[in-house]
Amino acid sequence: MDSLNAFANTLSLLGLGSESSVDALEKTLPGFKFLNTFFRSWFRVTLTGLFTFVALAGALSSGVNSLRDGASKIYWQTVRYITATISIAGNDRLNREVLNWLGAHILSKRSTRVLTANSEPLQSDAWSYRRVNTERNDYHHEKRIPVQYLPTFGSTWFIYARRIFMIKRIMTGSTRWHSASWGSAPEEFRGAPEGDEPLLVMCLGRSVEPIKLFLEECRNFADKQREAYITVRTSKPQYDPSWDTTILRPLRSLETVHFDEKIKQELVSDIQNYLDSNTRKFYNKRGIPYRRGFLLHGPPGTGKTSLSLALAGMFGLELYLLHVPSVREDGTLEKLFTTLPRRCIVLLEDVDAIGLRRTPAKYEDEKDEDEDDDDSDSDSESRHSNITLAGFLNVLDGVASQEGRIVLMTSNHADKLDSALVRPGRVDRMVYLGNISQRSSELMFLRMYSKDPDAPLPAGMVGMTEEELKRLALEFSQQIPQDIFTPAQLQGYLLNHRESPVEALAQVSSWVKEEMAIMEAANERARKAAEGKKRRKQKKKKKKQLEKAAKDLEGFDSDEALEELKKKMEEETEKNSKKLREKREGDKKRGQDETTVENTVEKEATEPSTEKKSKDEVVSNRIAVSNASVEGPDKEQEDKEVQTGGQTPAADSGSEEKSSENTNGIQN
Ligand SMILES: Nc1ncnc2c1ncn2[C@@H]1O[C@H](COP(=O)(O)OP(=O)(O)OP(=O)(O)O)[C@@H](O)[C@H]1O
Repeated sequence: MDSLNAFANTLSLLGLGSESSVDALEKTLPGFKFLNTFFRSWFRVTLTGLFTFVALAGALSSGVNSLRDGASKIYWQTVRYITATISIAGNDRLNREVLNWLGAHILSKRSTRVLTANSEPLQSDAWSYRRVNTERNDYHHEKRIPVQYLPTFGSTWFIYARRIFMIKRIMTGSTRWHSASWGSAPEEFRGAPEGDEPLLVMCLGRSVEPIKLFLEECRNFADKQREAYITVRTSKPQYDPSWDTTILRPLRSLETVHFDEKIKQELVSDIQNYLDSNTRKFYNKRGIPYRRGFLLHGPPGTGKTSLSLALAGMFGLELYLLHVPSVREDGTLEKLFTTLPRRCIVLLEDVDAIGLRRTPAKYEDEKDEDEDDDDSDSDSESRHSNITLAGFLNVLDGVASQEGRIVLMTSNHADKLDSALVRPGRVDRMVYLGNISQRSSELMFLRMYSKDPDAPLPAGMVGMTEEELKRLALEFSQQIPQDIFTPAQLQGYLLNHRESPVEALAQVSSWVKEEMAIMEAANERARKAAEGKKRRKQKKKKKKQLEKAAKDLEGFDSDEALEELKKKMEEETEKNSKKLREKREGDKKRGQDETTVENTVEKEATEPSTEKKSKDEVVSNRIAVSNASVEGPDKEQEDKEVQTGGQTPAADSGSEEKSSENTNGIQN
């Protein structure tokens, strides 16, 4: 208070708190003099002095702020003048490459005391509200992934190519939000970077060229590191359509994938030819879209995925892997495709498993019963997939689809694929990977026991010469029946005997017998299951028709009702015929023979439209059908079949006959 008074007195001396100034203020603000006297007697401070003090303090503070702003502006102008800067977005691959370079070249050699440590990101998609790019390195087989040290927030200084560089990792978005509670602590102590923070690369000097050279060096370093790997990028499209997971897989050579050598060579030279720089020009000049598609098909475990990985490694391309049934809708697929780089391999796995529809399932009034049947063996993912054939074809070669990449599709049932999907331009070459031949068995045996300079020799191979191993391989292959086992099966057997080729040879004949017996039993089970499924399907179909007939008969008391019923039946028939025609056209294109089932269905579908029956005939047929369904002996029989899984072939055929009779009855 005293200091305030002293300050007021000083001001009085300057004339700011004098009587004359109080009088002047009283004129403009009536009552001011009274308040001034009141403050002076009670608080020993005049109002004029107080106002003047507040005004001066405000002016002083804004002066300091302006000074600080001015100094900051001068600082940044100077920085701008004497440095060159390039910024790199958080989600750019270069960002990670620069950090890796820093980690390997600067931070490992210097005693930096504030760092970020990275090992494996743990991620729970269930609660994670935002997705962070993840990387997985399959090359490290140790239990614990080595820790990688990277710069944290703030600046890192270093000298590169005789120039001073500074890299600043900037805190943004969520990290800034997370670290808000740390108040005024320096950035590097507030939290760890999550990997999506932007970088500023600055260099002392007035040209950005040194920075460009530095960035090129970072890229080269990353390429070198990746040489031993295949980079596989994947996505979890149900959460966020982006290629956010990177997996580094050890390089796999093409020799380790065994299938017909001639087909292998043709495939390799096809891709080689396609990637040649002259080929692009050739395509462009002739107005041909520069794309190439391959369908790798065959039973499970015959090497479709392995071949794709080997090709990616061989041609030094990144592999973008998408399990098609896990994609929910066309939009997601489209988003993923638009973010693909120009040169890469896209691996679309299990393209048959979703039974690509011409329209999304949710818009279909009712599902075709045949489709129903097919869907039953697909997994739960495929039931959630709603992508359409049009959407799928569009990403493959629509107007918006990018040129330059290689699309590899895999399928276990190529015969299920729509002809539009496998037409040239979308699938330019189909490669069949089948069961293992004797020659491939021999090569697989040799590969399994080839000497590894980095590992100790297995006990069962000590002293074994190359010739001896070759002889064992030949003998082994002669015991493997041609094209019966999948390569995966044989690989499994050899892995169980990886310590001793002699043992593998000694036990192979009994293994072959056992496996054949297992396979036969499995085939028998599958055959029975298929029969049971067929019967269930027929029963379901019959039940539906009966229900429909009963419903129609409910209001069947006038000529108009009869007419309406006839019209309905004709519409139904027309619908069936149309479906059938489309199916036949598709099959014809694939050069397949029509099946007997289709012929029967066609007959059923077309007959009613050609025959015009009288009212009495229709009514009597329908009543006969209703009675048969309620009282017929086959009803009981069929229920039994369903319960027992249809293991009575004699009874089966009887019931099938009856059911077809009834079906005809309805349709007539
Ligand atoms: N032709 C082959 N040559 C060498 N190894 C093979 C071959 N086929 C399969 N394998 C081995 O079998 C395993 C499964 O192979 P892969 O996943 O490539 O088969 P796939 O045909 O893609 O199977 P799916 O159709 O079930 O996806 C792998 O470990 C692979 O090494």
